[in-house]
Amino acid sequence: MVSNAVSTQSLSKRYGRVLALDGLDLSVPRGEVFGFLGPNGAGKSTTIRLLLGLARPTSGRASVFGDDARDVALTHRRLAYVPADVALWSQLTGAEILELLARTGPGTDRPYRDELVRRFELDLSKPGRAYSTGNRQKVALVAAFATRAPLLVLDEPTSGLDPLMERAFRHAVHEARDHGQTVFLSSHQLAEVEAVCDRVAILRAGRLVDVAAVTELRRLHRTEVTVSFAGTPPDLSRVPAAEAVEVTGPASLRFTLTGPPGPALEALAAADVTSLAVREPSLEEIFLGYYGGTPQ
Ligand SMILES: Nc1ncnc2c1ncn2[C@@H]1O[C@H](COP(=O)(O)OP(=O)(O)OP(=O)(O)O)[C@@H](O)[C@H]1O
Repeated sequence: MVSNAVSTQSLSKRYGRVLALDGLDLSVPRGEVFGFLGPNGAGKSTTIRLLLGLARPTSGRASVFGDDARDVALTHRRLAYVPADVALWSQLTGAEILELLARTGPGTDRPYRDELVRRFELDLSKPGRAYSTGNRQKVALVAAFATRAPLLVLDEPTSGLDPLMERAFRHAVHEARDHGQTVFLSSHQLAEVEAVCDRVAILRAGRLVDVAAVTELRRLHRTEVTVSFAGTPPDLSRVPAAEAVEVTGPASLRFTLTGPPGPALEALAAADVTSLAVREPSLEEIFLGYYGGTPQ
């Protein structure tokens, strides 16, 4: 059995003079919830189009469960896809659309679909044209999750959802993982990636910047430490891992810590520390560190 749900080898895609994707090497093992992050134009949608066989690589290869992504008749038996902009048949009602998708996709688990319709508070009696952006997205998500397909490819799936529905989405992703499904999730929503993903790839200008577990990404980055003390301030001058030491009050200071905390803790232990707060950076701060701008 092939162990990777998704893999790419030196995958590149050129549109005229634009190199949208430049030698991407990725492996997503079965059962993983994999986040795909990057600013606008980084190449996320291009990667997804190549995985779905909607575009052909300029060079390199993309595979789904070991099969070439270009062999769509084969690969689409085992995947379900939610595009960033969901288009629905305007004359059909939500119920008819779900039925149509169930008959043309890789199969559907009807009781689970009914459960998802309830959780996503979807009114199935409306015609497709009457659905808002968020509701169209919900129809597509319900249809995709209900397939129980081994691979779910979700392109910015919650951009139109309100916070309550984001919770329903996270719940469904956790269930998919418990079910052994693989989820490939492109997102701009860092909190969402942080909440559901095992690993994250960060893409910039068509190139992979980093792939790491969410916890590992944090560890590689700075931790912010805030200390309150009585009497003499702790001496951090001989602790190279403690940087940007900043006095924040008559009896408090703050610094950032990289690497193992041992030497900093020793320095703190030598002082009369009255309180200590350690804050890990959010994925958003890490993301900003990579891009030096606003996450999009
Ligand atoms: N059909 C196309 N023709 C020409 N250029 C394209 C085409 N599709 C994508 N590109 C270019 O390829 C690059 C990557 O685009 P892509 O849509 O993959 O980025 P993205 O990471 O999905 O961005 P976003 O977050 O905005 O959706 C961009 O420079 C884009 O302009």
